[in-house]
Amino acid sequence: MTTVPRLTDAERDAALSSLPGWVLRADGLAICKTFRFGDFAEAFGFMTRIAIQAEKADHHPEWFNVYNRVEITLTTHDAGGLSTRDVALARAIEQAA
Ligand SMILES: C[C@H](O)[C@H](O)[C@H]1CNC2=NC(N)=NC(=O)C2=N1
Repeated sequence: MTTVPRLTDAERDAALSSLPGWVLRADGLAICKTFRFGDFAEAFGFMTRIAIQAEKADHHPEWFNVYNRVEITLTTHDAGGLSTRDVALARAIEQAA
C-alpha cells in the first residue's frame, strides 16, 4: 500500500539542485551521499544525531559506516522511491554534518 506519494521527476531534480553532494542512485529510486569525518567518534556522533531525528520522524536512512566514512542512501520504502520525507531527512542530515 502506498501511503506517501513519490516525487515527480521535476520535484526530484529541484530538490537535488538544493542539496549539494547528493546524487541520484542509478535506478532513480534513491539519493545518496558519502560523508567523511576526522575519526570514528565524529562519524558516530553524526550518525547518533541523525538517528534521533530519524526516529522522531519515523523515516530512517540506509547507511554504511567504516571508521570515519558514512555512506547514506535515502529512499521511501512505503512509496517505492523518493518522497518529500527523503528530502526533509537529507536537509536534516546536512544540518547534522
Ligand atoms: C511502519 C513504519 O512507519 C514504516 O515502516 C516507516 C519506517 N521508516 C521508514 N524509513 C524509510 N526510509 N522509508 C519508509 O518507508 C519507512 N517507513
